[in-house]
Amino acid sequence: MNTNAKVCPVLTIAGTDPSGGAGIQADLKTFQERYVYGMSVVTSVVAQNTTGVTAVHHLPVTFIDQQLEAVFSDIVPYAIKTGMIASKEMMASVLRYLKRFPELPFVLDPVMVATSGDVLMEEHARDFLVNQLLARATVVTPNIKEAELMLDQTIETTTAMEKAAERLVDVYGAKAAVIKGGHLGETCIDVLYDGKMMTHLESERIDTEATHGTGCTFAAAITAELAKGKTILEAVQLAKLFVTDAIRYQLLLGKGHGPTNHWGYRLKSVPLDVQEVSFDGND
Ligand SMILES: Nc1ncnc2c1ncn2[C@@H]1O[C@H](COP(=O)(O)OP(=O)(O)O)[C@@H](O)[C@H]1O
Ligand SMILES: Cc1ncc(COP(=O)(O)O)c(N)n1
Repeated sequence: MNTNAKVCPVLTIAGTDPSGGAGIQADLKTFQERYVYGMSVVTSVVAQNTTGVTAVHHLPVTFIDQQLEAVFSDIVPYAIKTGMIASKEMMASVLRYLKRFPELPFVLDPVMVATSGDVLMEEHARDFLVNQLLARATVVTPNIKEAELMLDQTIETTTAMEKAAERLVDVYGAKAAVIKGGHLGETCIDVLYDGKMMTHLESERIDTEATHGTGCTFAAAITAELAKGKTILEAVQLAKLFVTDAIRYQLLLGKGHGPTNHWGYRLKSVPLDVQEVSFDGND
């Protein structure tokens, strides 16, 4: 038996969620499910759960730098994802590493507001993200609200999503942009633009309140697939299937917006009665 399997190391740089549904915790669970080796640099420690955020502790930029150095001096990741980065100073520190490794695929999830409505990024950081980080992004993954804030425009239709994706690529320099339609329309259509081609990724809208961490899970799955060498289109398609199953096989945990189920896709092959038994314990 070969015990020396080659594995892709992948890094997330983000905030935490002690209740396990979003942020670093969602990213690491996703990496594990996508068979890559997960590493994490924490930017902010967040006291939050499915009902919302109660406190945030931002780590000093020098300490974020030290964590980045600890990772990069030992295990250089094959792809990087960023989630919650609250301030301009933190972003500048991350950008220094992204510039040192210009070939690494970089998935920029521009986390600004949690599903609960809590603000996770200082306003002055938004300009830095748009004018500095975007140009280095392999894929940027805003939801509609985040795209509206980044581009200072309203987005109410799929056509407007397409125009916004084009601006993020053609004007601000991202290699590709996916605008997530989780909060718009009867079906969930995400719009991907890679500078040449516009692709719609459509899934049924699952009737659920359990959407805490959907964005983190989606972006982490894209990162894992890019690390394995998939094209942007393939990575986004696989991530869309993965997150749809994570939402479909919800876990019924918590008093607010419940978490997604990172092993949901595995339950597809499990008979429904067995799935119901495994869900019973959560009531
Ligand atoms: N109720 C839902 N049913 C099916 N897919 C959903 C649902 N809500 C969100 N999604 C999908 O989950 C992914 C994350 O989208 P979204 O929830 O908009 O991100 P965010 O967490 O950043 O707000 C997208 O692929 C979106 O289409
Ligand atoms: C640390 C952290 N990062 C990101 C999110 C957004 O998650 P979502 O919008 O998918 O609920 C969050 N709630 N916490």
